Amino acid sequence: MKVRFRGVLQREALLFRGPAGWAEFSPFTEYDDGEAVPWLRAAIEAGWHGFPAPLRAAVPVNATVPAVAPGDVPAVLARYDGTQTVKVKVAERGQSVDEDVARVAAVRAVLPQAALRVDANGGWDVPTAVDALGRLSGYRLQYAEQPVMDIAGLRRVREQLRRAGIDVPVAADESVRKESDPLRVAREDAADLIVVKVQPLGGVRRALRIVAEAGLPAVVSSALDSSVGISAGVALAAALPDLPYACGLGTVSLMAGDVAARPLVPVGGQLRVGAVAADEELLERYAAAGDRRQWWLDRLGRTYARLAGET
Ligand SMILES: O=C(O)CCC(=O)C1=CC=C[C@@H](O)[C@@H]1C(=O)O
Ligand SMILES: [Mg+2]
Repeated sequence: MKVRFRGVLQREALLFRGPAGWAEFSPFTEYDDGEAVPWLRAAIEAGWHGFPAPLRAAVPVNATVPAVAPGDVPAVLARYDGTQTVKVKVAERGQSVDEDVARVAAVRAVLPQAALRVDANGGWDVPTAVDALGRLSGYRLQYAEQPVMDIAGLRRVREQLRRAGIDVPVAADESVRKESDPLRVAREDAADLIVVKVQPLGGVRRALRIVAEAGLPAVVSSALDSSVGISAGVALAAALPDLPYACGLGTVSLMAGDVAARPLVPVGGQLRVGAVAADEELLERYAAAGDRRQWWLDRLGRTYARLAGET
């Protein structure tokens, strides 16, 4: 990574080449085998079944600004070509709401017309979320992603914002991808929209079904994948009947290296739809050391055994 994101500076992934194309299996290293199962389903879909037919040839994406100091915001934004939507990370552990406000203000100063959204990754409690979003709403927010961690809390934040006349829609991310029932948030009327990610939801087809059943607008986002995994996110965005929001799929721009000769970074604020192949030379350059390679192969074997037991 060029900047710390989710607390990490290094991203590891296992790549396969299947009969239908390249596939990525990259559950975060702290996830247990059970949580990795849908990520493996997604890789099997990509490598062995391919994706549903696209409805569009390119998809709009947002720039992503990690929890950096306001002075570093222009340099992060400079990595994105033609950005009209920006997602700003807030509520980082050890930081204050003042720091969030300063970061969002810095983005607004560079891009007065852009659509701005924030992502708290569940880092606030309900009163802090309502207070912070009240202050941030002055910068015109498109929505706030996962302001608090649990579904009941999301519902309360939504109600309290409405009662206070603060016009910031609430999006659910962790409450979709980390819940055993991804539809609960929609059933409980706890969010205005949902964030969907291909790997944690078990593949493009499964994510399409979840969006259809939730009956809420959806934002497609990345799991900090390499260009191979991002191409699956693009396939989902390309196959959704409605795509009302720019996708959080511009994260290869945060990486210092990638496995594709033509990395899937946005051009003119858009990503092209289509297959991505890993490049032999880049695979060699970024190959994991022997013990990490074995760790991933062991993890793959255990996760596959879990998956086979479930089906
Ligand atoms: O949505 C984006 O703009 C980028 C992707 C992104 O923010 C994330 C990718 C991977 C893991 C998550 O913690 C994080 C998110 O919370 O959405
Ligand atoms: Mg999120």
